Amino acid sequence: MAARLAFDRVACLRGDRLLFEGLSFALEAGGAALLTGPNGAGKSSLMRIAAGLLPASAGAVVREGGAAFTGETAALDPRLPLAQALGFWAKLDGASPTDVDAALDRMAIANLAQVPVRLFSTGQRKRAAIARVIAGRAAIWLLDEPGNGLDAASVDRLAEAMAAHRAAGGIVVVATHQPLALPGAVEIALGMRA
Ligand SMILES: Nc1ncnc2c1ncn2[C@@H]1O[C@H](COP(=O)(O)OP(=O)(O)OP(=O)(O)O)[C@@H](O)[C@H]1O
Repeated sequence: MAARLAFDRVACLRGDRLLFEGLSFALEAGGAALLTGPNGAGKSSLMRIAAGLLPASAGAVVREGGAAFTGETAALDPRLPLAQALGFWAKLDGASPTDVDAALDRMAIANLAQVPVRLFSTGQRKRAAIARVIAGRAAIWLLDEPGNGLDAASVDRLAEAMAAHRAAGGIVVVATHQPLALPGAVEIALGMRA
């Protein structure tokens, strides 16, 4: 899997607030970054820039390989059974039904395949959003608070999925307030600016 994500002196201005500036890092295949900082420091904004969803206010971003971003609004159709909701994205992402099945197994939600997403608990919804990223086969995973609402077994599954993705040459960027196993990750600590 060819993957690279590099920020070169990137700045992020939202409204009239400068969230960060001069931010540089480079992740190669198998690399990971752990993004920390208080609420509002700009973690989600940084991931949006990394995904190409928000332009950097200054600096340059190099992204090689597709990116998958899970934010708070993981857009799985709530009316559809999980397998169908994931299948919709799989088609767009160029993934196969086998990829979807493997992702359901990875997050241990294969038993929910025929259950409409609107009936899911918070943690099940989160696991489904992670399964969507896994199934999509993007090289760069941008995970915003992926551990939120997950039970201990699901946190372990997430850690295994991230490790397997990196072992296959993928890149993982995680924003989190909770400890998550991400060995050898670059730490990017964003602070609050006046
Ligand atoms: N569209 C927007 N226009 C202007 N300001 C915005 C916009 N979206 C977010 N912001 C502001 O940018 C700041 C950073 O938000 P962001 O979501 O990146 O923070 P975060 O570090 O991910 O926070 P949290 O830990 O709460 O998830 C916040 O002050 C937020 O209000």
